[in-house]
Amino acid sequence: MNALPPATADAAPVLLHAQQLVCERGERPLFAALDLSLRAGDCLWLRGVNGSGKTTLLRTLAGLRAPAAGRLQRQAPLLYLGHANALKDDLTVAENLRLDAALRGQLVTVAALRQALDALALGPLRARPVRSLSQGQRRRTALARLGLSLQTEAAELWLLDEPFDALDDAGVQALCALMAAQCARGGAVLFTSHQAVAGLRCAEQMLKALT
Ligand SMILES: Nc1ncnc2c1ncn2[C@@H]1O[C@H](COP(=O)(O)OP(=O)(O)OP(=O)(O)O)[C@@H](O)[C@H]1O
Repeated sequence: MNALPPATADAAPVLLHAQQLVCERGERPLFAALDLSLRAGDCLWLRGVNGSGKTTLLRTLAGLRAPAAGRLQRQAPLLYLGHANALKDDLTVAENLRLDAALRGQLVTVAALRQALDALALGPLRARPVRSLSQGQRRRTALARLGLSLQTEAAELWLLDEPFDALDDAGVQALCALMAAQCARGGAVLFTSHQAVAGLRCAEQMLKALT
């Protein structure tokens, strides 16, 4: 009953498995008996009206909130990006990335850092303190962690809450490419977005990567 679904020859291994998950806010149930599996290579777009519980679900799956009931198993290292960018204002773009990697136990080479910065066109901003950046530039800095994650040995599980917020077209394109690369290397992505255009562009990129 509680076992992970099997990894068979034609099914990729399960990285996240939620069974009969119940989440509440106050006295109000947001969802009950939710079953969800993410396998290596999966990219899942979670949509819903304001207040429907997307953030609560992601925070629960990330282990930041305890579910009222149910069972949760993660079989891969986790990278969670919430609404807030969680950056240190007084550190530079590059220092923020180095600090984040260090906290996650990742050794970052100069080349790896450059690659992660370049993926989001952050090279010219690398020495700027985050406090001096625009909202979109801050979002890009937070998302540059994904580029570093792609260089870790074990593919990770990405839980991304409204990652397209504040991004321009080029930023959307860059993020879609990172997500496609993540799935191609055997990781998995679950993201929320109210932006239909960004979500569809992401789906298009995934299909391109498959063909
Ligand atoms: N601290 C809290 N205490 C009580 N209720 C809360 C709290 N935080 C959120 N809620 C309620 O829980 C519900 C789900 O909120 P959540 O942030 O998960 O929704 P969401 O789908 O991510 O919304 P949005 O699309 O607006 O970001 C909402 O009705 C919200 O008002």
